Amino acid sequence: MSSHGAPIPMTSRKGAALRGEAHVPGDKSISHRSLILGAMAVGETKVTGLLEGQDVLDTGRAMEAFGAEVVNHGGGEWSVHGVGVGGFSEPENVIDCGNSGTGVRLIMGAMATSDIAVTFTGDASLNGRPMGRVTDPLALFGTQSVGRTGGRLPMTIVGAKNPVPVRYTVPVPSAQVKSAVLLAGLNAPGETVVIEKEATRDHTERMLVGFGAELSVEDTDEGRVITLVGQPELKPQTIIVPRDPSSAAFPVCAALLAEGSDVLVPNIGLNSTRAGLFYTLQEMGADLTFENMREEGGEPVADLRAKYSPDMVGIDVPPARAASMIDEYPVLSVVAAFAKGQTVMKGVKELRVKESDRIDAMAKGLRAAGVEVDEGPDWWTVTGLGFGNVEGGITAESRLDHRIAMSFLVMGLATNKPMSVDDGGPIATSFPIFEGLMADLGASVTRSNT
Ligand SMILES: O=C(O)C1=C[C@@H](OP(=O)(O)O)[C@@H](O)[C@H](O)C1
Ligand SMILES: C=C(OP(=O)(O)O)C(=O)O
Repeated sequence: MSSHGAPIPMTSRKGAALRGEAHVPGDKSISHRSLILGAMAVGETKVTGLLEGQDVLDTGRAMEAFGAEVVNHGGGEWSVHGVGVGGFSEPENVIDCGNSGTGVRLIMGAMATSDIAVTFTGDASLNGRPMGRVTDPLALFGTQSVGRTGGRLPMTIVGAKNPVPVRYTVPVPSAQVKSAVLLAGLNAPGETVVIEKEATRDHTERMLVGFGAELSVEDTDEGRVITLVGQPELKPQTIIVPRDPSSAAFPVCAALLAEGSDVLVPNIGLNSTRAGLFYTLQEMGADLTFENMREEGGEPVADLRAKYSPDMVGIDVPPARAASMIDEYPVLSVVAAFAKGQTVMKGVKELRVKESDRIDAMAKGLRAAGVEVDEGPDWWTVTGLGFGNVEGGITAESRLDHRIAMSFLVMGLATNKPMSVDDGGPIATSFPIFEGLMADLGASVTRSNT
């Protein structure tokens, strides 16, 4: 089932070479944070290039329920009139975060140190995902929570009346958990310290500094130690959201796989905490180049040029790189199916608790399409068959997971027989223009009944 309405079966097939420019939408992680931090600042934050995907729209609606004013001015221009740290009012109704783990976990953190009680829910996918990873550290601030068995949504969070600052080492590599603790620390007096053993995406840290918070980061033997001074007055910002490398992954991989392709994907952020896929593809022998490398808003940015790459080989993906490409493993597994030899992906147990169990979802579809996949709790391998040798011709389950749906649709551009997914609806959570963008490049990705 689609998260919003009837399922949308979709099919892709081999056809013309992909050509042209792919202007992918704004970064999902930065878009959520723009709205949440905008709501916690005093005054008006302006956002250009916001991702208008369902996940982010749900976060915007939630911020309104807490008392912020969120206005869509059209053309990707948004503004948020914030209520200040500690200024959230209690929503009158349940907060529905739809399909979004980032949305619900960051918002739980943002409200956890205010004297309000909030009930959160989501779709069937989100309601199956673990929330204990966030409510455990929030309890240290004095926050209470009651959810379903196993720490699942729906869940009510009772914010701490007299929060105390915390020192917390994040037990799993998760930017969502790190961010929830930092956002909770905003309304606790004194210093909140978060330690991560493996670096994860650092947008919250960068943006908190941009909004005027006192935050420092130190690399130590313990890991990355982030120290935040609580109860700042956050100052409204003007934010230009860079284009999302996780969305860029789909047209990039499509171009590598579809014969004769040459696609430019402009203005993609290459922050080292996000760019792991592109380096991995280069190591596999992809004809992928970074053009016009520059700095924008303190971040490295480049135009990615991807060309058909029929001679890619399987590699061992360094586990240390996992956090910087965690959302890209599904589409990497598709590329691996066409490479020669085995691709080994280790240290990736987080893939099992995303919108779906992504190892299981990809393994089932790839095997049905004729590709050998082996797996364990935190690793999987794909044995590539080489170009022209991947059969396809199946309908894969999307499992309410946008990245699974898009990965199988990219795969169908190079399999011998078309590939279908039972529901392309979830694609709208992160990449609402996917279908049109792929069509503009010349790819045959269509709704199955059209
Ligand atoms: O903080 C974020 O914006 C995100 C963090 C990652 O999740 P985890 O923190 O669960 O690894 C990632 O998968 C998600 O798409 C976005
Ligand atoms: C894991 C993802 O998102 P979230 O955790 O926000 O649902 C994703 O976009 O791939």
